[in-house]
Amino acid sequence: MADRILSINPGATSTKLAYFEHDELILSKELTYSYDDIAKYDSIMDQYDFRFREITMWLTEQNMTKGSFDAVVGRGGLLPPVNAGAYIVDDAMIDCLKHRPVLQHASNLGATLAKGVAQAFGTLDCKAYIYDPVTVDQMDDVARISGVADIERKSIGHVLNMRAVCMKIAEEKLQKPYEESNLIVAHVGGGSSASVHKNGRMIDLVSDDEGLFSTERSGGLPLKEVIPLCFERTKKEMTDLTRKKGGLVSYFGTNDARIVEEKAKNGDEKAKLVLEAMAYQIAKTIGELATVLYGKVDGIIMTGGLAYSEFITSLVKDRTSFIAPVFFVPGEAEMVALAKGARRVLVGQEKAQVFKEHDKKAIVV
Ligand SMILES: Nc1ncnc2c1ncn2[C@@H]1O[C@H](COP(=O)(O)OP(=O)(O)O)[C@@H](O)[C@H]1O
Ligand SMILES: CCCC(=O)OP(=O)(O)O
Repeated sequence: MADRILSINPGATSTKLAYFEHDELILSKELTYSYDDIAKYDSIMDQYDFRFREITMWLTEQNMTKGSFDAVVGRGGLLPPVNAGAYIVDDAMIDCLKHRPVLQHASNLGATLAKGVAQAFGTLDCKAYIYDPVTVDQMDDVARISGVADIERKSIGHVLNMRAVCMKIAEEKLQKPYEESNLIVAHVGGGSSASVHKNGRMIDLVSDDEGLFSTERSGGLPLKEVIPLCFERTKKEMTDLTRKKGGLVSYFGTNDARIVEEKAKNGDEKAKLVLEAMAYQIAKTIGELATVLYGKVDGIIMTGGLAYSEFITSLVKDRTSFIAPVFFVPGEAEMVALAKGARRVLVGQEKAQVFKEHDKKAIVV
């Protein structure tokens, strides 16, 4: 069975590549870009040629040629609400990501890059896929109600990693299928989101502007303070403030939690307080999501870069272990999750879906 798969994960300042044969990681690379490399492009999609060129150069250096891949899979971006699992990349999807993304985000390039690489380096049958995109929506209807009739809560978060780590912990630690497990997972890195998984469905999700803050995102903010600011600043300034200059960046001018932790260790009281607040907000969000499951929780998981931090993880555990066992999966399992998803399609365990743009109202930021 031919299953040579390339996973592509475009991030804000990097593109991660990983090449798998039969689920085994053979090669990986993180192509990193400077602020200046990226800053000259008006939109994420304008970065396509630059990123594609860099990917092509690296693949060529690795002796990859036309016919090297049986499938190429990218991190799925900000499409309107979609199902979990695999989607085949087609023109309708690319058109939507180019012209009508729900949000500007590097992951919007995943589908287009996967298609370009599949054409240049794939076999004749090689298809491009995305898997578990950022906007997978399995939310219960009750969770969609925001409190304002014109505003609907949306399922937008780190779905690829959250679903992958839930499956991993269910199988490896709880010894039961994901489809029979009740789990809460918080992803905290550059961005943050948290979700609740009931018997294999992600029935509620706290997005990166609703609850916990992260290294760069503000999380939820008091509206009484935010509304006046919106009249003093532009839409772009407000978006940057909450999405790029929020969280640790706002307090310390760095998105590197290790630097802040070092400050705290050296006696900086403000650094200690803000890190404590970060753990407090992660725990509070987990507590909130426990109510969705009426407290019947099999496991709590924290993942993302902040799950490497002893300081944060011990505080989160102290506040949440009364609910259920707490597990930490530092970093992310996205590259493997992408490849496994594409492989399931190649071996016929899963059928790739076709994206259909429907008339649900998208929030465009
Ligand atoms: N050992 C560690 N201790 C504390 N923080 C860490 C550690 N390793 C990584 N981090 C933090 O994780 C954050 C990056 O998280 P990550 O999930 O990789 O973000 P993203 O993928 O969104 O860029 C950075 O702030 C980094 O400082
Ligand atoms: C927009 C939700 C996905 C997300 O925040 O990803 P990053 O943390 O990688 O920016």
